[in-house]
Amino acid sequence: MTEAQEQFMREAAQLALENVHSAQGGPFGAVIVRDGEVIARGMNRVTSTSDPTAHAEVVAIREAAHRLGTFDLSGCEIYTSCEPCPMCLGAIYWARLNRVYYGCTQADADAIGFSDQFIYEELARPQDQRRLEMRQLGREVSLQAFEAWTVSQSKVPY
Ligand SMILES: Nc1ccnc(=O)[nH]1
Repeated sequence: MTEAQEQFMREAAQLALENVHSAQGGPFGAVIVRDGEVIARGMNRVTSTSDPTAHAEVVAIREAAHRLGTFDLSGCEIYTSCEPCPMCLGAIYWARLNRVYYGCTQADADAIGFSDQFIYEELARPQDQRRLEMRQLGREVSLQAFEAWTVSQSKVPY
């Protein structure tokens, strides 16, 4: 770890701590860095914005993408105070961030009641053995959008 990397992680951890003190959401903070510069910050805002997806990492990704005016964050790295949950990890892949640095682990989060680990365990099970019931229906009608996309001349691929 370089001094700069440690500083970015300290900043993510500080955001997490501040968030607890200001009672704006859960104890999670994240910063997104490009070329050695912080371009976005995020704190968990789930409770204060009534948004179950407002995890620190997602908040930071939205801010970074908005600031850079692109959905493609390749060339950026995220420092997060806790190992990302599956939703955030998915968002990190979709955003094409180059690297993740994390402070606390999934197990640390689990120990204080944040059930990321449970979701990871669910994902590792076959679909029919998960707690969340999923049923397929309406494939034909849903495929119409895929067919339209395939031939679209005006789409923006990503
Ligand atoms: N890693 C995280 C877990 C839960 N909430 C967050 O904002 N971040």
